[in-house]
Amino acid sequence: TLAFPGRNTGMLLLFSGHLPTWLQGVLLRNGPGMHTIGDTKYNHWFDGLALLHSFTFKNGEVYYRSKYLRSDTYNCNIEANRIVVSEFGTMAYPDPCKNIFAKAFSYLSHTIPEFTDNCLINIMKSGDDYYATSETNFIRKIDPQTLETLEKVDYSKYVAVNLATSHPHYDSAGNILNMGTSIVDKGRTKYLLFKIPSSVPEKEKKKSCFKHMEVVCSIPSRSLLQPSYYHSFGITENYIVFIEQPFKLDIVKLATAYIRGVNWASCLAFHKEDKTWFHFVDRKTKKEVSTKFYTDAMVLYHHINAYEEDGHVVFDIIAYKDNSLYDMFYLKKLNKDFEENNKLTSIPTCKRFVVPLQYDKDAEVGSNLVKLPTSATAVKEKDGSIYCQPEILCEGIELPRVNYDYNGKKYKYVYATEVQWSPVPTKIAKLNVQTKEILHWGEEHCWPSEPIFVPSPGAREEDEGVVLTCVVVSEPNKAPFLLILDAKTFKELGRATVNVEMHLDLHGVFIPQNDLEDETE
Ligand SMILES: CC1=C(/C=C/C(C)=C/C=C/C(C)=C/C=C/C=C(C)/C=C/C=C(C)/C=C/C=C(\C)C=O)C(C)(C)CCC1
Ligand SMILES: [Fe+2]
Repeated sequence: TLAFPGRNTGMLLLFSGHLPTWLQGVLLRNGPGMHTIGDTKYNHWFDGLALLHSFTFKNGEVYYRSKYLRSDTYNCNIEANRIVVSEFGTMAYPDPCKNIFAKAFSYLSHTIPEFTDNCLINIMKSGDDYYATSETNFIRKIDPQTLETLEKVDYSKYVAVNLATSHPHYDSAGNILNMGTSIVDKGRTKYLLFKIPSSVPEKEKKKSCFKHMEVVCSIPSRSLLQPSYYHSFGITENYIVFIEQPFKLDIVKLATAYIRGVNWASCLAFHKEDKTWFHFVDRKTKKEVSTKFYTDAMVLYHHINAYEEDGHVVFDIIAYKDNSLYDMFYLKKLNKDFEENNKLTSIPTCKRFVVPLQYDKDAEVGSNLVKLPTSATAVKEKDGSIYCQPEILCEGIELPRVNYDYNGKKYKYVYATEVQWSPVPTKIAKLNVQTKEILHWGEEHCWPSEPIFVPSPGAREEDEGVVLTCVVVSEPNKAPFLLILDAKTFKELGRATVNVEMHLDLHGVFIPQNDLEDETE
């Protein structure tokens, strides 16, 4: 853990190149950092204890800091000097930290298990506050400047979710829209869309935004005992886009995992013979569109963006033909020869679906209802359902980001990491989804993280700004760095060298200086 008592900024970095003067604020990122505790080791990379790190841009200088999230899980594990709290890919026995993790791990006894608060995936903004997030019902407030861990929030106290995504959306007023799954209400397994307001009414100022959380809409799971797993969802001006994929959690298996001595990940299976269902919720009426839209079986984690055009909903995602991505990150497979021996059997593919929500109800069975210039199709079937096939935009990109001012709107650019068949990010890319042109940045032995776009003040064009990526260097004795690219040309503006070890992370946010509370040094 890197922290510098007395200084609120962190470690000053050596910068080479040109640092735009307007770039002021904090790049805050999250990811798994610690995988061994005492003599015990997690099974999976996504299980590791959350490690936050940040780059602070201030008055022409760049500072770095990193700190483990002091979750209850972290504290219990460190106190016991071994893994005592279960994660998705690692079941822990027994659980002696009775004060916090005391409940029985059994759904059959109708007990809601107390999940981990090891929030290692992403960062969420709620009003003026920031939270580390994962996929359980817990999120952890953090101080974005000192990286200190603050309160724990339990979503399930306010809405009936046991799992929630770590990729919420924000509306134009800054309210959070997120989705979660309710799996313990027997016979009523459902997906909930919920809203967290960005502020509370003046007379209730002492209450938190979470007390004002509300369920916007619920979508019943097609299978009561096998809800789909999902990692993100899409949003347009008028609709929520939710994909019910045949990558499903088996509730009976989950309920017995603890006594069977297996991890929760083994209760997740890809059903390649099933369909993938698309759901659209009207944000105004809060009702689901009744037409059944589907495509072939697939696995996806990341939605890129979605928008409406001439009565269609267009949405872009990164999809796989199977679930080999999760398996690839088991630590026993990430050994020294992993680049050669640990291969994906399906490459991440950027797909565009074009779904006609307003279509001619008298159209003939077998006709393609898509009226936009695209190779994506939506064919009417005898029973009234509509079978959709995508247009392929490109292959080999993951961890996609867009200029969030264009989220839900017709857009041009995706920034993402490039991967081939192994879990190594070799480059970052800027894809023009309208022309399919791609710009790349890459250097030998460099593993760049999810690229984040930061608009320049008063930007008029979608790609006016910079792209930030943290680069881990695989060659010994070479330092990692933060890279700043000009978003338009994808050419390097400069880099800040980090003379300490830096971890490969998952997701993050850029917080402009104006959104940060004044620092007291
Ligand atoms: C990172 C790199 C890459 C790409 C990475 C990708 C696509 C990462 C996707 C990450 C995901 C989907 C993470 C999900 C984590 C889920 C967690 C931690 C869930 C926890 C749930 C718990 C503990 C509870 C469960 C309880 C249940 C289910 C009981 O009912 C590449 C491939 C681009 C390049 C290398 C770097
Ligand atoms: Fe993600």
